[in-house]
Amino acid sequence: MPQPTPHPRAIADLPGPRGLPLLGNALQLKPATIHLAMERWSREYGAMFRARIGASEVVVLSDSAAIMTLLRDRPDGFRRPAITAEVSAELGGSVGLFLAEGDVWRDQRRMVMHAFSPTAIRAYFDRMVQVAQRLEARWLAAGDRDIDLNADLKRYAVDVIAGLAFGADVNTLESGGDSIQEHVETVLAGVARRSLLPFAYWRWCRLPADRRLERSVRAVREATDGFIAAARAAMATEPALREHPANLLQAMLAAAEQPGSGVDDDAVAGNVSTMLLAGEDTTSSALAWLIWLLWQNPPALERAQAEVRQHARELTVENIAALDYLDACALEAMRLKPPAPFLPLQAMRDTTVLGVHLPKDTLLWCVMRHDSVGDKAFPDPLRFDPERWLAGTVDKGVALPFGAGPRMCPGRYLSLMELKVAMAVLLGRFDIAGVRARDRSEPAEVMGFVMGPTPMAMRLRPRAE
Ligand code: HEM
Repeated sequence: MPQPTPHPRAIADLPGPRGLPLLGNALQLKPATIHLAMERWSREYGAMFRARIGASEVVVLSDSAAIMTLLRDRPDGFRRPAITAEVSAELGGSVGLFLAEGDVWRDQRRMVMHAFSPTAIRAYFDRMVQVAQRLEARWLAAGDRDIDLNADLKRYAVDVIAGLAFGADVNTLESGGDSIQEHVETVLAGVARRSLLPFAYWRWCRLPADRRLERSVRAVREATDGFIAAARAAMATEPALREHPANLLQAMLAAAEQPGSGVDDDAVAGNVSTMLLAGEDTTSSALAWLIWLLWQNPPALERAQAEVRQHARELTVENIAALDYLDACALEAMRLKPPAPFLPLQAMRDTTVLGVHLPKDTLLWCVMRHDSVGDKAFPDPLRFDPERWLAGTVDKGVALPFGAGPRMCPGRYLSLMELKVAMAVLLGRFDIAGVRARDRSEPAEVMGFVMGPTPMAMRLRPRAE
């Protein structure tokens, strides 16, 4: 006889931290460490609990199998929370791939995936090497002085993405001062902060931080318009670029000209800023953590150095692709220090998750670093052990640094290549003399748009060839 389906529980039945009237748990959460609080509560309250930030109730989920099911059920079952798109629209942002939903997302995704394919990234490889060589020159010029590691890695990431996606040589590595990278930084931090605040105070009163944010939004917009104008001019001079675009921006402009493409000028502008924003902090944070973890684990550092020095004396696509141990180091670093430790979602329809009924519009936070640092899937889970990725026994559904399902990060191939090229320069051309946090014994995790380390200083000794 079929068993009666158990009646699903309601959100109100879920456990969770006690909060205050009106504010909920807002005072227990600081934006910079919100991921740590969610991870701590996941350990305390289990795979699914509820919390409240101001008026918004949030269901927090840390079971990797359930998370995978939700991530795969997009764009129809779940979306990114509407609040992030609202905050961005309020700042005058156009919708790019990260914030697009439904059919608009489908049209944009097709276009972007094409431009980020392994073949397209390979075609850009020499430009990436050129940017990495500027990084090398900058580090050589530092002599035995401290290198501002976080800032230099951000410059590297911005220069790579601007070159790849827009064919623009922004060269923040060699220019000082008010660079686009600093404005991107301010916008990322500002949007992340506003998306998490319990009240939209800036609609009534703007603080200096809000004025700074608006200035940076204008600066990013101007840079975006400049990239678009340059790409249009190149395409006017060389019409063949419509058929064979040289970069993502030209591909988008060509697509926007096609009737029925679903892509218009606004979407092009939205994706230019999306790529700048999505491509900077993510890759630079992953790199910074990787360097720190290698410095903390001398045997792994030695092995990575030996691999680079043996196989990648010359920076070619083939040599970089052969750096398997470095690949494993990158995956292990992102397992322990994921740039995106949680992914917020919103239900598009009534649904049931782990036996709990979630009405349409429920906000869900997927805690990505829970099972990935549990001992069920990873023995001795807190140890930095790149070897585990080489054995081929890792369950790839548990550590998901790039998300999963149809909205999985389209920049994953680019960023892994970018990481390895920068590491090949660092480990091949220098010996590391020291890496330290600037103002504490070891770097702390700070959540902005992504989770990165507090500022770090690095000292290098050039290797005599
Ligand atoms: C180590 C580097 C990176 C990490 C860890 C990372 C991580 C992520 C994650 C977790 C997501 C959400 C996936 C999901 O919802 O399932 C995402 C989405 C996205 N990423 Fe990345 N990312 C990285 C680099 C990049 C780069 C270099 C670019 C491009 C320039 C990029 C562009 C995007 C875009 C456009 C989306 C939205 C995709 C969509 O909604 O369809 N990312 N990334």
